[in-house]
Amino acid sequence: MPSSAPAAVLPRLRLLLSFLAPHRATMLLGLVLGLAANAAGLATPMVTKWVLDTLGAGESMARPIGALLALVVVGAAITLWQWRLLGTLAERIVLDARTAMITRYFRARLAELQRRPGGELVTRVTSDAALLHQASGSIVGLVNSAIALLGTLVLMGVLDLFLLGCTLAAVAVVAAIMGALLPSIGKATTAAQESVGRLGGTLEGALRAIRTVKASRAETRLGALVVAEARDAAAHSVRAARTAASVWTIAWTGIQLAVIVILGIGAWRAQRDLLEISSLIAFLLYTFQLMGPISELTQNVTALQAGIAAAGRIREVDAIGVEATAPVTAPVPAHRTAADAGGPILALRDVTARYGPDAPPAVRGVTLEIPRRGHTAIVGPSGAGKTTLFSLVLRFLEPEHGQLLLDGRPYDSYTHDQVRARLAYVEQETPVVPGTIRDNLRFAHPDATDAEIREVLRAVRLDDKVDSLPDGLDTPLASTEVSGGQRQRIALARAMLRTPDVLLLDEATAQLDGLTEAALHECIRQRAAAGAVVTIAHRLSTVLDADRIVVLEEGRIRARGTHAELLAGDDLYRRLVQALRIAAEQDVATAAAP
Ligand SMILES: Nc1ncnc2c1ncn2[C@@H]1O[C@H](COP(=O)(O)OP(=O)(O)OP(=O)(O)O)[C@@H](O)[C@H]1O
Repeated sequence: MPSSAPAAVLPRLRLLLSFLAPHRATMLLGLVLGLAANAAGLATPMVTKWVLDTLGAGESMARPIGALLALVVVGAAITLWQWRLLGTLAERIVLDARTAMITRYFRARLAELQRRPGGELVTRVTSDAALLHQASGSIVGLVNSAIALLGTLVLMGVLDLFLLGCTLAAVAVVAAIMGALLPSIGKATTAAQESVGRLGGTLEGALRAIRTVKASRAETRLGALVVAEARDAAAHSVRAARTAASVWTIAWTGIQLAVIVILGIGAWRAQRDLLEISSLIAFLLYTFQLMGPISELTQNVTALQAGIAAAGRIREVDAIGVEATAPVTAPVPAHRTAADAGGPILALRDVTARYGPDAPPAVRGVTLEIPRRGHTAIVGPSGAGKTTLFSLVLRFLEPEHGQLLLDGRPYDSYTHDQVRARLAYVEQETPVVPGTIRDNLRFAHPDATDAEIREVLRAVRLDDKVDSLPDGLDTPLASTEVSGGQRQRIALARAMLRTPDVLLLDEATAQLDGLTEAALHECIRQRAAAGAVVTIAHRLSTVLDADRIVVLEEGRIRARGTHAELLAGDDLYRRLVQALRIAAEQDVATAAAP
């Protein structure tokens, strides 16, 4: 937990100021308006005294009353302007922070993003950013209220120095108590925000796995875990609220006691003609007014502390590494050259990669060429490195050693975007993206026409299903409404919508319905005739379909060849095929069961 020692406050305050700096001109205007409103407020008791004095002297009260009314109107107009200005500014600051975080999340390197719980990243954008709202106004408020406090005290001094001395003593006591209590509010607020972040992380993970949670009858257990984080946040917030209540009570009571003392001393001085009654009344009005700047100071310091903690959490997002947007070496021309066209579309040269500096290599010394046409299947036991190979090709992971080449040119000479533009990827657990069926299909190619969409829907045999929906392609798609097989067919259709150079297909391990399996094979065959298809194969039919098969084991390529060659020459492959065959037979038996 960040310390709230005064030494640590300054750099963290600077962190908060970094969000406000781009808007310093607006903040300055807000400050000037606040000062003008303060001046109007400060003048009111003095004009009240003027009214009382004219009353005593038997003069007309029209001018002082007119001045009082003018002060009220001008003060109100200025305050309205300031509130609107600072309110708009606060929302802009929140929006800026949110935009920066969202942009960073989407540009982040996959591994770095996946290392953090999704829900926690979400709370930084939602609740932490919202705390900047009050904090942005609090700096202006702090300066304003400090000046109002000073101005009030100066005018009190003009009226009666002796009474001012009494007031200062009361203010000093109140300030000392507040100074002792306020840091603990900051500490509690920071801790509460951290708990809310953890709550978001756990809750998001739990909701994502809700089927397993329910099937494991773990609702109560997991619910209690999430509620524990909520309780933790509440406990810290309650501590902050209780301390704030004490601060308020002390400030209020202190001022009220001061009023009584001042009333007593003032009356005693007035009796001895040391003070005019009108001055005593004006002084008392100022004493009541003191509550305004003092409570504003308290509120602003509290908001500032919450804002400082939030700014720290938001700035942590800057530490998430992003993918490079420019090629490491000289960029390549947009279109491949004739000389490039002959070789393999993809090549891996002695590639070794790992997920962390201390993790063992997930792939080791892999050298592999993917021809421009045909189907390459990758098989291997669980944990062999098949997904890692795809991650390298998709540039989710950078090799620690070795090189990947696209069209004979190193990956380093392309941007991430250029590489991915040449690939299509169907995930194993193909997720539905937010939006309608059309949005889902056009996800990789936003400019695809309806005619193209219809064609791929027909190819994956989803055309009848979509036609039967009242809103057709415009039907919003929630992941719960489509079966696993339908989801995979939507993903296939998305991949088939345009012709990428390489289709990467991580086949579902779950049993596929006949329709999906047929669509899958048709898609692979169709694409393999025109371009390269690489599958992580989990079914026998896919392996049998492949032109060449690569056997991975413990991150290394153990064997490669055709099905017949590998059956004859590789023991692990024989065992894998045997397992797939058993799985395939089970599928048939399940399908045949009544
Ligand atoms: N994000 C990650 N962070 C750390 N280690 C990982 C990560 N992903 C995979 N690994 C490790 O890398 C190795 C290769 O994993 P990979 O997912 O590539 O295997 P796979 O062949 O696709 O397995 P499966 O068939 O079970 O999906 C494994 O030892 C795995 O534990």
